[in-house]
Amino acid sequence: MIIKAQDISVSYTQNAKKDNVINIIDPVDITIVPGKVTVIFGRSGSGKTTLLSVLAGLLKPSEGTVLYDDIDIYKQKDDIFSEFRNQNIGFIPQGQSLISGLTVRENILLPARESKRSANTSGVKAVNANATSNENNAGSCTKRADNLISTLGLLDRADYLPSQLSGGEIRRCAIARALINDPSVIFADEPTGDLDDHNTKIVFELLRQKARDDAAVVIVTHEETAYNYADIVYRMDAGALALSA
Ligand SMILES: Nc1ncnc2c1ncn2[C@@H]1O[C@H](COP(=O)(O)OP(=O)(O)OP(=O)(O)O)[C@@H](O)[C@H]1O
Repeated sequence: MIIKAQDISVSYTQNAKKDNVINIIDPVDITIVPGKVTVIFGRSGSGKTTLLSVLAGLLKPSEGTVLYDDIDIYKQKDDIFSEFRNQNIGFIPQGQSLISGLTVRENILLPARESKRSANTSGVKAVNANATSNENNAGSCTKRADNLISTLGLLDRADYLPSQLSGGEIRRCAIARALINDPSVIFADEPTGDLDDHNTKIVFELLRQKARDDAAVVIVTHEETAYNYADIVYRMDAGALALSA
């Protein structure tokens, strides 16, 4: 699946009179392709999370379009797009996003359980060859969960609640949860923010492997070692995006 964002901009009004408009993202064009790791570097506050949210269908841009293949995601009905997102997009958010009453394993399996079995509920979904109901049967989900738990070093934490985890363990659990449905598109917002060097390497290698398996992977990060895993590098500065050498 190819993602094309065209002329997207995001701005907010800061007071009731709506005369104080703050531009967060300048008009930006970006194309995300399968099989590649795209890394976006940028300082804090430069607009990386905002851009990622727009690309992932979580934040409607003020202007511009986001196409998944030929489909404008912001013209899809909410319920249809959210089912598509659950099956096809893995989003690793910044910060704590786990459900407090569920164990590590239960959190990881949640998107798989929520995923509906029908492969044809949405017109958007039909464009994605990866979205087949068979792939999401209970057996393959359990196997994927086991693999992710093992790869991400969570074997002895699988039955813990989020309150019993370190920041790095919470982060690795969120990464496993984002990957449980074997998404064809992965957005990672500072995925190694809470991790030591050893786990940073594991996570970047896992995301690199997902691109080898033909996923489109987008990482926003401050972590300079991400260069080693990138095919395409952008820099974001005060809302402006530029390709980096
Ligand atoms: N809802 C909002 N209303 C007004 N300003 C906002 C809103 N959301 C984000 N911003 C502003 O947009 C700017 C960019 O935020 P964003 O989270 O995209 O930055 P970032 O590059 O991801 O930063 P960091 O690396 O610290 O996560 C920030 O200055 C932030 O204050």
